[in-house]
Amino acid sequence: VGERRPSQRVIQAIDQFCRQKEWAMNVGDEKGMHHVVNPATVLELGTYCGYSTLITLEFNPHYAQLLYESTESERVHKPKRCDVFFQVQLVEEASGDWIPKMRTEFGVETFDLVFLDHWKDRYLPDTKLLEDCGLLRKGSVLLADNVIFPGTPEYLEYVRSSPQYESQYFQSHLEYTKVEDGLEKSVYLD
Ligand SMILES: O=C(NCCCOCn1ccc2cnccc21)c1cc(-c2ccc(F)cc2)cc(O)c1O
Ligand SMILES: [Mg+2]
Repeated sequence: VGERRPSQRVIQAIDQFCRQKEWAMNVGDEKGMHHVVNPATVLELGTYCGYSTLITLEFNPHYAQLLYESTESERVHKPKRCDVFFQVQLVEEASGDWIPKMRTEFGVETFDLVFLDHWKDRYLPDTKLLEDCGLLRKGSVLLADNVIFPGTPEYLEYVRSSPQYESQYFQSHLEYTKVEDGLEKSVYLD
């Protein structure tokens, strides 16, 4: 139905390669992010190859370079320690160091959506950091990959037991496999 946009064709090619040739830790074509309302300001923690990228943190320079090369947008300018594209702002730093600087460095008030897909033991401390820095508002959505495999037990316990969140699990499979995994969608109630 209709001609696929270039970015959709790239995603399709990545999925086909990862199914047929070599597995890779993209969120994948089954889990996807289609459950989430259409956000305006998005923070992604864990870029990898830029499969699901909007505004994203990646501290591995190799993966960051992959995104520079694969992003269709022109590089608008190169402020200190980050690159700004038309749609993508990429920060090559660790989440714990940069979340407290999001407001001053990017003028972000609050995030509509945070996609957590980085070190699994950073999901909880970074969520608490986002709260403490006032970067979440009533209705902000946290979407966490890999809550079953590799697993993020402390994070799951927190968002499912905290009165500050309304959480929902979307069962799926680990990308390109039959192993159970899924996305946890948690709405911040403030
Ligand atoms: O490990 C995974 N992702 C994270 C990468 C590093 O992220 C580091 N990183 C990226 C920004 C960033 C910012 N601050 C700190 C660390 C930061 C990851 C792993 C698996 C997986 C599946 C099967 C296995 F047998 C073993 C592992 C699947 C996934 O979907 C994943 O997402
Ligand atoms: Mg993942």
